[in-house]
Amino acid sequence: MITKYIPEKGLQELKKNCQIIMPEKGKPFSDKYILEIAADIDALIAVRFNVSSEFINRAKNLKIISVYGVGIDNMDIEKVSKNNILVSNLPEVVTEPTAELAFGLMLALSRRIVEADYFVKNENDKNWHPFLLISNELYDKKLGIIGFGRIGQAVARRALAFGMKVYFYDKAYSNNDKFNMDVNYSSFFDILENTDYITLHVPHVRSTHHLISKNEFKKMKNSTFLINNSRGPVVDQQELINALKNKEIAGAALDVFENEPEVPKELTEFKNVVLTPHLGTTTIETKTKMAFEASKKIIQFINGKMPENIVNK
Ligand SMILES: NC(=O)C1=CN([C@@H]2O[C@H](COP(=O)(O)OP(=O)(O)OC[C@H]3O[C@@H](n4cnc5c(N)ncnc54)[C@H](O)[C@@H]3O)[C@@H](O)[C@H]2O)C=CC1
Ligand SMILES: O=C(O)C(=O)COP(=O)(O)O
Repeated sequence: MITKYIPEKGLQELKKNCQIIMPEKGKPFSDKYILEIAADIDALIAVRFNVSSEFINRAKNLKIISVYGVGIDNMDIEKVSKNNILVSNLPEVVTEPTAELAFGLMLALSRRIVEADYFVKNENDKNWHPFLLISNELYDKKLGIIGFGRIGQAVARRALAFGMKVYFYDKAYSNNDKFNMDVNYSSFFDILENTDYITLHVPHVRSTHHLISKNEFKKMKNSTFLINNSRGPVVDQQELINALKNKEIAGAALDVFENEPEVPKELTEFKNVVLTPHLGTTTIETKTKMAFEASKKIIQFINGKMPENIVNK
């Protein structure tokens, strides 16, 4: 079963190997229906799907979950593993589009592109003056990257091309680690206190839940912009709203939220906040590649091979 409609172009090989249950475009399966047929499923492509305990209890024939993305925070991996279900993800294909969107969000925020678009389309008085929609440059500014894995490093490459100074913090690295680009290892607190833009690229796990909360906002400069396209709960959303209200930071750009797809109304009312609805990988190129790659793991499994990118070997 494929829990949501994904590009069929990427499913051609899979179709030759098994019977596919996938909703039609624009007609999603209900959660109730997915639970009803759980017992009949041998393999699952989990597309933004909450793999609940109830689902796992019912899915007695399920052998592999191929996650249509890199994040595996939508399941209890221990429970899934105890049921002898393999889980694979897509670490490579999502990297560049997600970094691209993070960078786009940072640019939109700093140069006020969304406000400027609104201005041109809606304001009657379009008289220009030197301070009209005055904004901030990325050039020569300090970017702090928290989580320097695949996506964090892809953001760094873009930032260096824009003339930014890049600082990163990642619990897996120290000062001694060398990278093939001009980046500086920093402590978490140095990044909070000294950078102009902070972008988050950690997974959502216990240690990153509300990584950015009240104390962290207090440490940031009031000219700092925050970008998050990792996972919503990495930022304490209510404390972000408070920090924006108290002008403790200059603005935020978010692709992810604490209770997706819900977004608190307050967050939508700030001019210095840019919001997108979890679109990191939503390009036609990547969504098609993701369909192909997610299918590949299942085909490998059917052919008796250990699929690539298993996260619970
Ligand atoms: N908005 C979107 O559409 C998308 C969001 N994502 C999110 O981005 C996340 C990152 O993806 P990748 O870069 O591929 O993962 P990755 O595993 O390559 O990098 C994550 C890095 O975070 C570091 N890290 C983990 N816990 C930490 C902590 N407590 N403090 C500091 N560093 C910590 C790890 O050491 C690792 O280097 C995914 O887990 C997913 O949640 C991924 C793709 C699309
Ligand atoms: O790869 C991830 O973790 C993502 O968030 C992107 O996946 P999706 O947009 O849910 O298909």
